[in-house]
Amino acid sequence: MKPQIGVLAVQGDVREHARSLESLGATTRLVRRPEELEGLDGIVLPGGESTTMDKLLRAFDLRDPLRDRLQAGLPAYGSCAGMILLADRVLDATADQQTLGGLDVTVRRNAFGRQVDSFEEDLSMPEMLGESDRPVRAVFIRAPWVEAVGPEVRVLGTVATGPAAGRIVAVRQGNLLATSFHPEVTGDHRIHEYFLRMTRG
Ligand SMILES: NC(=O)CC[C@H](N)C(=O)O
Repeated sequence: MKPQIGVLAVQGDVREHARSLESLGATTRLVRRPEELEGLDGIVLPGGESTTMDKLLRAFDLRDPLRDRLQAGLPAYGSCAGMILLADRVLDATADQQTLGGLDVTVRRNAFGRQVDSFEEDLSMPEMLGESDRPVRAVFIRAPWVEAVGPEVRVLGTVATGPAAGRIVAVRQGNLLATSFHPEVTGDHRIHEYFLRMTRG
């Protein structure tokens, strides 16, 4: 059976994720209401603006049901703002900003600084993609990085060069996967493919 994957659709680059998942054979459902969480095999939390997404999650009464599903083990992949939503701790958050949590990491919002609002870099991610695979072209757009990880978190990607060298930009803990970057904009579906494998257990 085709996996049924939700894409949180309150704000952000929803369509690109849905397209990527569908190109890999998944069925997608845009999620705006609590009922739409029923029967999903996994959910993608897209990039966008984490403060806005947090407000809308609460306004749509979706925050608590989604958090409950994540705690019950629903596999989730958060990209950029989605990574922030999954993080237990956020630096440079707005005063009333909340997250769904579950991922035992501290992320810093807009971490790469104003001069480099957006940039791209090749990341090799051997643990995720295999030793011999070509690197992932990672697109960062006002991206967070992961500043600290708990003992259960596996680091899957770090920046290789430049002032941010060594910064953590991809992590996994159990059923939760998060990247600082946006694989949905490059036409490279390997991160989504990895997530679909996670949803199959
Ligand atoms: N591309 C993105 O998702 C940017 C994230 C945004 N800077 C935030 O804090 O939510």
